[in-house]
Amino acid sequence: MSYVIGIDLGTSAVKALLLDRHGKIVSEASRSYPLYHEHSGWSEQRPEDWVQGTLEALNELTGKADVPIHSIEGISFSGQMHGLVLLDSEGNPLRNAILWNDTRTTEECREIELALGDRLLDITRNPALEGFTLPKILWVRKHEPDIFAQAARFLLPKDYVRYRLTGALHMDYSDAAGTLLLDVANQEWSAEVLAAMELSMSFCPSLIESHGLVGTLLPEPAARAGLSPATRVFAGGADNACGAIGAGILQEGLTMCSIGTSGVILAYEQDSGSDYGGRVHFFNHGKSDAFYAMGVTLAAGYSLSWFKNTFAKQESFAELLAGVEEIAPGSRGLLFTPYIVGERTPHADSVIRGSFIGIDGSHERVHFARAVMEGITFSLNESVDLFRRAGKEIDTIISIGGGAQNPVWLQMQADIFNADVVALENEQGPGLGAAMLAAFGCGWYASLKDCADSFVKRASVFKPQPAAVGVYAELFRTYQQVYRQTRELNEALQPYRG
Ligand SMILES: Nc1ncnc2c1ncn2[C@@H]1O[C@H](COP(=O)(O)OP(=O)(O)O)[C@@H](O)[C@H]1O
Ligand SMILES: O=C(CO)[C@@H](O)[C@H](O)COP(=O)(O)O
Repeated sequence: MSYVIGIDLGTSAVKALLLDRHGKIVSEASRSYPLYHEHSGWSEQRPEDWVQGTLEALNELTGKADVPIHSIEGISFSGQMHGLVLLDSEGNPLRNAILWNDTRTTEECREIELALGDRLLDITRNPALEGFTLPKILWVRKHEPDIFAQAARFLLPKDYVRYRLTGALHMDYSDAAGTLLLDVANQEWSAEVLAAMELSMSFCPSLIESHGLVGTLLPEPAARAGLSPATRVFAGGADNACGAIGAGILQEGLTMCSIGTSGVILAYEQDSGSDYGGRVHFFNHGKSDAFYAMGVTLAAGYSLSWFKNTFAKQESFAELLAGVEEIAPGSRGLLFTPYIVGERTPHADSVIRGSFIGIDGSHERVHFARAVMEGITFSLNESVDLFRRAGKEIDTIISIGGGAQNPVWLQMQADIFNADVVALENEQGPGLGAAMLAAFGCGWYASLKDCADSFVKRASVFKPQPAAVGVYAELFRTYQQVYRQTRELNEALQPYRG
């Protein structure tokens, strides 16, 4: 039997999956790492933590699996998007990585808009948002000129890990699309955007397809990972592109919901023709010559993790959420908005913060826990609503990510989205998608679609329950008012955030 490995470099942890030729998961391992929030709105990680975490997870994975190392033919990556890793001319990181959920760059976004006007959306298909990579590059240039003077090239998180494992510098189209430097339709670095921002082409790594071969493993990381140095390494993709591959979102009409640290509603696009006017992100898929549109909730799983870490640190998610299924939809009048690090879709806003509205003396912790789950799902429903208003038919949604581990949340998604929600046998869509890119790259299948037919395994379907759908449809309208009604209050509170 032969095997492939998919590595998902998430925000909370790196997760590694070993799959056999039939798409059966043989072994899993993960390592978590910290997030650093030095100031309100800042979010950083240490690139070295990713590398060490990946090597440790791989070592555990291969140790547990007990398969001949030469039978592991390929490895590929899925990675948290947009994070800036700045390298010096020797390939060493110059500072911590600035992550996708860091919102310090509002001023730089305005500068980009001023310099490029409508051309930005024409070329990159996306507006200037704090989370994207280009504003982070401009922030370092302005605020840390000594560091920027040493910067020879930039990478995204999984590209850095892959570089350390192989010595080869690359970026795939699906992740490059999230930098705001790519001409998305033509799949090339935009000379026009680079010139307007006074950045040189040599600052950007060479581009490659997600299933493209970048090389083999260097001897030292191979030994530490328990792998053969002959293992072939394929580029991989942005976590949402890989999540889409791992959920089988490979043709028009299919939609995905992912609740990881962020939350995402993603719809497949066969060509670059759709025009959402920048209201949702529009990126290259990990499948060649295909695209996807998506809305993003900045703090989806992160809101639940924040709630757990703040009020029930010692408990597991299962303990924290015990009993939520007994609480009726609406959490007895308690409403949560998950804007705890700002928001992206539909309100691109780094100032807004979260709220609990309607706290009553009868509320217990379990009502708060359910309200957090509902608020996150309402936020994702704003993206579902946006797609429906743009004419997309959404009747079935494949659900992945850590949040998909909880059946009550899956039923809640079906009731709030008013769509069938499909759970997969394993919720780790991005890792599975990365493994599929390796399987396709190794030539096991003629197409990613063929690979999906044997790797993507549906487990159960959650149908919308009419009574709950009705309650949630009413509550959703109230939820939508909270943003407008708390915007000004949050502006007044901003100076006290530190
Ligand atoms: N048992 C569970 N029930 C509900 N949600 C969970 C559970 N386990 C994890 N989560 C949620 O999943 C999130 C992590 O999802 P994951 O897909 O691993 O994220 P990432 O890829 O960003 O590291 C956590 O922040 C948490 O909110
Ligand atoms: O910023 C985005 C997408 O634009 C996020 O979706 C990141 O890609 C992080 O993903 P997770 O760690 O939540 O999977």
